[in-house]
Amino acid sequence: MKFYSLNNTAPEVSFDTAVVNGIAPDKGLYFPEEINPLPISFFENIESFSNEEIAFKAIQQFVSGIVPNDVLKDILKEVLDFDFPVVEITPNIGTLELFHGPTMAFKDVGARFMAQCLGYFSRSTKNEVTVLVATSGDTGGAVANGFLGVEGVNVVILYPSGKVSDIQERQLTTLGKNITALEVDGTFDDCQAMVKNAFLDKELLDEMKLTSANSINVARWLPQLFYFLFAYKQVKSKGKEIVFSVPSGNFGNICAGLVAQRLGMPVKHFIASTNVNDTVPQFMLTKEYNPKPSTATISNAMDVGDPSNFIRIRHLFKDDFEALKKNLSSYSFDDNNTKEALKEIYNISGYIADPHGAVGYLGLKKYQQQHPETYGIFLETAHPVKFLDIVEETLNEKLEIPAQIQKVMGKTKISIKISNYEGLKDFLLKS
Ligand SMILES: Cc1ncc(COP(=O)(O)O)c(C=O)c1O
Ligand SMILES: N[C@@H](CCOP(=O)(O)O)C(=O)O
Repeated sequence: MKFYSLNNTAPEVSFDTAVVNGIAPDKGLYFPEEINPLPISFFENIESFSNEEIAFKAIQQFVSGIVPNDVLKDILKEVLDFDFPVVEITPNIGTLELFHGPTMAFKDVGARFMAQCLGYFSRSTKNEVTVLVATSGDTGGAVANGFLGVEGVNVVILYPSGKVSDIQERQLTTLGKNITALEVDGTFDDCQAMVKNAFLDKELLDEMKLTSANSINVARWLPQLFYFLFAYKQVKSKGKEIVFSVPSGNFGNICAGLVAQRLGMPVKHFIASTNVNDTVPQFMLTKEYNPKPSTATISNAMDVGDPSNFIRIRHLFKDDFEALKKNLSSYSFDDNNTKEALKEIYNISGYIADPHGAVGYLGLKKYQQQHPETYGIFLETAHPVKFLDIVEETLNEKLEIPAQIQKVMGKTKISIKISNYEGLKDFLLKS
């Protein structure tokens, strides 16, 4: 399959080139030329397939001609070696836990898939590549873990100083080897803008091959569609119309969910739940897209003022606002709402959510006030322990620290401080 640039002025490319480029030379995001629906029988019989089989059927068309089927199967086996359970909260609400991977956030699948693909491509080219990644908290840790020790790949992570949780910071600053963390005096949006600028900087591009491991990269973005299929498999037998509420920041995850819907998965509606960084909820009210500087919140991984993937969502609906509205609602909640939701979820079910999942729960409840007949799933995108202070203080409960997190607790942070794009460029040219 070919991928084209959403800015429409760059050549179409194959999957491997789209992955190695990260974004197109005209700064557009890559998009698949087709999304071919899977057979109806696949969805009717989805319970009979393993997660690896589901993922293979879903992603094969996008990588065909580039990643042979046997290699793809091996990659998926490695990537999907943990569970994705839907846990019941109330009779018409479940939560899809996406935090059972090595860094305990939903980024692990995409990061590992992309790392494996790059590893496979570099076996034949032997070229070194520098992976740039901007993180508001979780992508950095997942990419660091997924790419650690991958030959021929150097990873440079940009994160906003003082705006990620202690555990998130340890996950992305303590691994060493081929991973470097740059601590940016700014917001996540500043980090993301620097990464995008680097792709246009001829001086840099003459010196090195750069790619991105954010969800702008198709190999990071597309595998996220698996989650929605895994959830569908588990709740289909309830016989109700299904809605997903997705805690959203850069909007890659929800966009992948919408691709799963295009593949034919029966879903009534998607809810993009955000914190006070409400660029998309405002767009859904006003039809005006006005990005703004991000505000720090307790659901920090969603502190994004200019979500990269919203353009892909608009493109999926051919920029038809009414068609988009039929499939997507978007609501914003503040930190007080989020803390109240953490308590409410705990009181009704004993379940300890994280602040991002709590925002997802709020969006779902708001939607279900008008649609009580639906079965709603909110995504638990990270383990609550990653936001230890907030969750323990809000619920007055002590959390157990899982083994994955204990591993980084005693390690020393190593980061390089930078304050602007020149700092990034200097670092890249000298390293
Ligand atoms: C825990 C958590 N929840 C939600 C999000 C938002 O996901 P997306 O950027 O795909 O909208 C992120 C970061 O991306 C995250 O780390
Ligand atoms: N919330 C993310 C922000 C970047 O999102 P991505 O999916 O585009 O990598 C984070 O945790 O870093």
